[in-house]
Amino acid sequence: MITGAASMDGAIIVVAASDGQMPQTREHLLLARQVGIQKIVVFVNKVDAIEDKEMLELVEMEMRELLSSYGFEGDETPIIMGSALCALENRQPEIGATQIDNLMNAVDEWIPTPQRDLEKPFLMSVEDVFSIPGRGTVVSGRVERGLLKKDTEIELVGKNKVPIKTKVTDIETFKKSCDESRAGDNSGLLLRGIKREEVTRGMVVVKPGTVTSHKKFLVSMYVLTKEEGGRHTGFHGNYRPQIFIRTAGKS
Ligand SMILES: Nc1nc2c(ncn2[C@@H]2O[C@H](COP(=O)(O)OP(=O)(O)OP(=O)(O)O)[C@@H](O)[C@H]2O)c(=O)[nH]1
Repeated sequence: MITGAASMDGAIIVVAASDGQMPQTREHLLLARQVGIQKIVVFVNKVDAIEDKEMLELVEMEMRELLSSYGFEGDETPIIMGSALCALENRQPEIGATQIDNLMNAVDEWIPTPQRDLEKPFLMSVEDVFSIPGRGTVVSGRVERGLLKKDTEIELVGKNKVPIKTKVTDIETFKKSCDESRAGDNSGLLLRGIKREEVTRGMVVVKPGTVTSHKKFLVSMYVLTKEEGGRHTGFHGNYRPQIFIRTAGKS
């Protein structure tokens, strides 16, 4: 869940009506807090498998308490009860399709539309790299900040010491070719004269001269406890942690 988390505006947390909260529910709430998510919507799934209404009330009550204990607005948070399976199989719409619609309405109402940072220099962390026959290499990802126009020079930073310079010759957002890509968009950028192998997930596409790569940096670390789904044992010498930075993952 951490991948790309730098650009998460809200979250839906799913718990099964049959199980209620699990250790990973706590872990995810903690992680959500850590990456700065303010608002969460809860979906209680598998309601079709529950006979006892009191069970649902219990799950709801426990979720509200848990949300509050992690600093979310437990009492106000929308909790939607439904069944993904019924929605998928087109039956019992009152707990199926209707509840999925209600879930999305709750997301629209409860999670505020974020202010996008359009003034800052463009930055998009590469999630995927494709090779499109006859066209070239496309990188896709979510734009973290700024605005990029078609036919603009950019740099790819992160793999080598020296950034790769190129030009974005086409922009596609939501399957449509556009003249620009802006903060919050999920875009594909066609890069001129770049081979697929030159780009890897985790690199960033930036306005030239605004970002440099570094080998050393200072971090503050929060280690999850065993109860939060973290390590059961201590750290030993030569421990090689896996680190995620935006879309980059390194061990
Ligand atoms: N009865 C019922 N079963 C469901 C519903 N939604 C999912 N399931 C079943 O639950 C099982 C797990 O579903 P997945 O989609 O793998 O859920 P998941 O969250 O990826 O599972 P984990 O990652 O293993 O926790 C599957 O057998 C689904 O058919 C539901 O609404 N009702």
